[in-house]
Amino acid sequence: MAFSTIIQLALGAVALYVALDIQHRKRARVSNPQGLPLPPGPVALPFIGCVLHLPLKSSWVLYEKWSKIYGDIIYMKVFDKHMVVLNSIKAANDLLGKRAIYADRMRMEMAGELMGWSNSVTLIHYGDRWRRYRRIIHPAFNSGVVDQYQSSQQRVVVEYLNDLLQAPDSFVQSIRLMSSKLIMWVMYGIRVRDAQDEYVVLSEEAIKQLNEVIPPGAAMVELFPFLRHIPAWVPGAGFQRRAKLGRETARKMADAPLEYVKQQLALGSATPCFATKALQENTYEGAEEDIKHIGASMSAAAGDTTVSTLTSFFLAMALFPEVQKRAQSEIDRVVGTGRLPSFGDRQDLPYIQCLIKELLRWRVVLPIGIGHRLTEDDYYEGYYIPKGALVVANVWGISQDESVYPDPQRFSPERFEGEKNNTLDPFSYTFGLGRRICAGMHFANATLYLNIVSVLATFNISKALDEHGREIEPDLTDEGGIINHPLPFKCRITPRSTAAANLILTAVLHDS
Ligand code: HEM
Repeated sequence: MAFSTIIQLALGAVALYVALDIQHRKRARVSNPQGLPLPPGPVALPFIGCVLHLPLKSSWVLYEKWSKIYGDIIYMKVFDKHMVVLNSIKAANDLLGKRAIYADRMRMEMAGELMGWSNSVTLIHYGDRWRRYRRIIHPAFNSGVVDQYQSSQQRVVVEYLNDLLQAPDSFVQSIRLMSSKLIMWVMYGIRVRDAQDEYVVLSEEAIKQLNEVIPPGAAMVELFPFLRHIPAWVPGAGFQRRAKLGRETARKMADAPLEYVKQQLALGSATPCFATKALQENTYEGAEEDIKHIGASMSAAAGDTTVSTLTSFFLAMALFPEVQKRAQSEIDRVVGTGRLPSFGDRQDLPYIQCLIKELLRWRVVLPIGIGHRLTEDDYYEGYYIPKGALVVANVWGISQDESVYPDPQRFSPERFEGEKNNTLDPFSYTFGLGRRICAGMHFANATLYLNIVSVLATFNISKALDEHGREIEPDLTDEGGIINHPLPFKCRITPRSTAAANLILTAVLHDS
């Protein structure tokens, strides 16, 4: 085929796409009463829309590039679904933050309907049941009451420090165990000893099965919901068997710890914890079912988020030793070296507070948050946003905005220093916005503080060495998933002194 023919065909195809896209946009204009245009966005192909544009991983990087072309609000059609990406904190605040019509969640066929997570706090539709959930969670997790968990956090963190001391190379497993211990204790009063604990194994398995089906493209039934009616025996319907397995594990994960709490209550020996209190205080019909879903949701939501953030902490410390030194000298000055840090030291450690903000910004855990569903047609900045749209904030894009955070790849707590500092606080967007804001953010904040300050007080973190004693540069790319983790990396974690190691050993002996 002659080169000119190929060019002509290509130009013809582009012209056809553009014509179809314009037609689609015109149709949208007709269907909205104010006659406003949809926000700008990439050209949609007939039937499949923009799906070919969308990467399976790290979509936020593309959205950020697109924001330079299309602006703060991007519209896409993905098959028959509307999708809107908000690239600025203003748009995210104005819409997700302030308007209740953005508080719903999308229906998720695989994870939600088939695997049974649709009644979790995170995925449930906005409505009475969600409100009931949040009313039960609030008295146990609001900013004024999370101090009640401090002594449990202190105990679990001491065990974690000891794990780091004994097996520094397994630091990610130690973070995971620490996070499981904490959430199982706080939610159910279950004292987890090790990673083989039956409740932990069950929970890890359920979350693993859930995480496998969530990435875009992982389950075709998400794109073609009619597939859910196909029986499991039909060739190619392997997703039904996977869904059944996932549903069973999720059910066991939710049932087993609550059954334990109920037994303890019946015996009169229940430990004070979220579930005990919630069961005693909520006696309406169906309360137990609600509490079961809340327990499983909080455990699932707490795990990977905490693990990802604290793993990134080790990465940041290995890469930016000057930050580590400054943080350690602040701790030495305030706490000294004769005891472990406590919650009481917190207000005297402003650099540590800035370090935590920078950690949340530098490696955002949920780079596009969790999608919100719009329940009514809406209008914003001269654009029409159709009812039913999946609306996401490009949280990663906001965190990397050079006009707000100069040299954004650099880990620099200094950018938040000073009493009059008005740099956009990552706490105001990395935990979500509006009604669906993270239900565990105050608890998470306290957990991050105690972990970070305790590790910095007792350990030095540096890059791993190869067999020639040369430093190994950690790979800076991340996994690119919905809950984003750094790719596995090695680092050296060594006690700052014999005295620091002894502090840990003494504290463990004291607690056991
Ligand atoms: C560093 C740790 C954490 C981060 C960065 C984080 C971030 C988030 C984000 C971005 C959302 C979505 C908000 C939205 O849709 O606008 C969310 C939701 C949620 N988080 Fe967290 N989270 C963390 C830890 C936790 C912990 C420890 C718990 C429980 C103890 C928790 C429980 C939840 C729940 C239940 C939801 C769903 C809220 C709803 O849909 O109503 N999170 N979190």
